[in-house]
Amino acid sequence: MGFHNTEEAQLIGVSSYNVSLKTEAPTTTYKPPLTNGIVTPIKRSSTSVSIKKNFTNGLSNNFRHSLRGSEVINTPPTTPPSSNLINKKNTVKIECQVRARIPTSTGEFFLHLYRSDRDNKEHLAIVYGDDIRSNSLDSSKPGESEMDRIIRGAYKGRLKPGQRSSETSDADPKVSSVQLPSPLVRIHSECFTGETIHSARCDCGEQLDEAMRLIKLEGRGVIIYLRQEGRGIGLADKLRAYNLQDIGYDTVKANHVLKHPADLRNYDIATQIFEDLNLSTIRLLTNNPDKIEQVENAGIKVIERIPMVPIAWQRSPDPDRIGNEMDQYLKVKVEQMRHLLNLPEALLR
Ligand SMILES: Nc1nc2c(ncn2[C@@H]2O[C@H](COP(=O)(O)OP(=O)(O)OP(=O)(O)O)[C@@H](O)[C@H]2O)c(=O)[nH]1
Repeated sequence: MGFHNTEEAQLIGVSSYNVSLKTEAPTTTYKPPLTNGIVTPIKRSSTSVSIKKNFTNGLSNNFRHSLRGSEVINTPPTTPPSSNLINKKNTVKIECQVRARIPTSTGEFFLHLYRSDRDNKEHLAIVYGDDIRSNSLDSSKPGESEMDRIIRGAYKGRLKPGQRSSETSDADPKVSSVQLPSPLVRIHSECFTGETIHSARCDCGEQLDEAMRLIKLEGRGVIIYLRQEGRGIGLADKLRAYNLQDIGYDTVKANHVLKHPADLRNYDIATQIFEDLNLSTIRLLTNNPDKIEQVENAGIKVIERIPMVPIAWQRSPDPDRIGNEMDQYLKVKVEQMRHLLNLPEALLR
């Protein structure tokens, strides 16, 4: 088996590492680094409002999961992205390289593929609504033909067989790249297990589907899909973490045993994509206060948080289900990662 290094191999080897199911925490001198995810420095402008003060948990309204359960954050909408809000010095550079129409069982979305100068990954924006346009995609490239623009998706409206111009006849002339109302947005991190093979260890697959459904319902919005598998630790270590979870560690401690912080993610690429899409104020579908803080620190205003309540918790939770792996995973997020969800009664016991 390919361990990253001998230290890690030793760490996982039960013989060389004091793993005991009786003790809650692993008996190790290792101290996890400060996480991006849990300790984010907060620099707030005078219009920002404290998350603690304003965010309540998502289930206060009888387990209902709808846009009505959202929390409006009292920051006035601002004008389009003001570049001076964003520290350009260390800013990751992103570019939308290609876009295409994707009909799905939920509705028709436009998938935008982004590259950054920070990694080799293909980050995505799943866009619903004609008026959300990418500046980097739409800008003309030296020497390109109309066919080049069509092939990379820099057209308006919808392509038709035989089309040769990037200005289609059904493009909405009212579409403007400025002063868009705040759209419904989700920033989602890759989860192969939850989204592709529908793992019931986490709620990731369900959240992605639900975000698409809510955005379609509203008629407009974006899901930023970041390639930060396993909260940034990658799929291999996430699978190692699952083995550790099977022998008694929770999702946070399993990361620590593998010498990772609980959450390694940051949202710089997402905030740059928002800027590229001319979105300076958003309504964010999340339970994770760290996402809100990081996005706001980058100059994007989160004017509303819409909770993502697990579907099984929207009804009165079935007591037989408690103890279920997904519920336990969510409980740890609430208790240790500040997630903004009210635990159902049965999970409090
Ligand atoms: N390390 C680790 N990562 C996990 C585990 N379960 C799920 N994940 C990853 O957690 C991430 C979930 O990300 P998001 O869907 O953005 O969710 P979130 O941070 O909980 O925030 P919201 O869903 O917005 O409230 C994905 O990258 C998953 O692959 C686990 O047990 N360990």
